[in-house]
Amino acid sequence: MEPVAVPQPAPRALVRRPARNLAEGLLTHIERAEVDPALAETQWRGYVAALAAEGWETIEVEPAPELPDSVFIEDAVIIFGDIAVVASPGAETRRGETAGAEAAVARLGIPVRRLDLPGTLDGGDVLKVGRTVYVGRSLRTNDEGIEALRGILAPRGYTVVAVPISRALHLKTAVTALPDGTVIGFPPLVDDPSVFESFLPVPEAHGTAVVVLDDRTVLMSSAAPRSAELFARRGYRVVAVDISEFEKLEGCVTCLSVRVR
Ligand SMILES: NC(=O)NCCC[C@H](N)C(=O)O
Repeated sequence: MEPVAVPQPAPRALVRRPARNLAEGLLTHIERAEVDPALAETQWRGYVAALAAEGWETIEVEPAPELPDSVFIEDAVIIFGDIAVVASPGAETRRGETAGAEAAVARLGIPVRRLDLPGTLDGGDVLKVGRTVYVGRSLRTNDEGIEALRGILAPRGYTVVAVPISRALHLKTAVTALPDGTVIGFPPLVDDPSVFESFLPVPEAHGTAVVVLDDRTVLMSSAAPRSAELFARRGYRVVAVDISEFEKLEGCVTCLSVRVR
């Protein structure tokens, strides 16, 4: 007898629509280039539509129209299976973003833990690979923040590994991971690739960030075609989106959503 396929609920992701003053977002490592707010809105819709087309249910966090970097929802909250950890943003101007993110995860019924000052930690510094959680020690994330996260995660069976980040804004600006756990990164942005169990260099700065949509599909920026080819040669299906206006603000594909997983 054929096994009966049990319908799985759609995977879910949080997103937050761009603020009115998006163009005033923080910049650390790159020069300011003019952001087109209308194009940014179109690109954000395209990003959300790409998630939906791949079977993801997207849940909007209440917009924060006055907080320019609020679209980068990944930095405000991180979900680890059955708990959500609300970040302690390392940039003063981003501290107002966490309340809405916390309310959104609470509405989903996910128990919330909070990180607090003097500890700082941005979600963009957190990369989960199986039960290993790499955390960038960066301009935004400090030792106290990393220790506090370790205190929450160690009893849950996660190993937290601190990673130095000095050449990029966040850990995930420099590296992310393919579905098989291979860490991918653009070498000029990576302080020490040897901390990762397996590391694959990619040829473009915008090719470092992938959002894993399922075991064989990744979402990435259309600004990194050679990296996309590399992933395709490894057997992955690549969904590419144009997020140029967010890249001008040091954002990437991962920053624009939080997967509930
Ligand atoms: N996770 C991320 O890499 N987020 C990008 C945040 C960009 C924003 N302009 C910032 O500087 O905080």
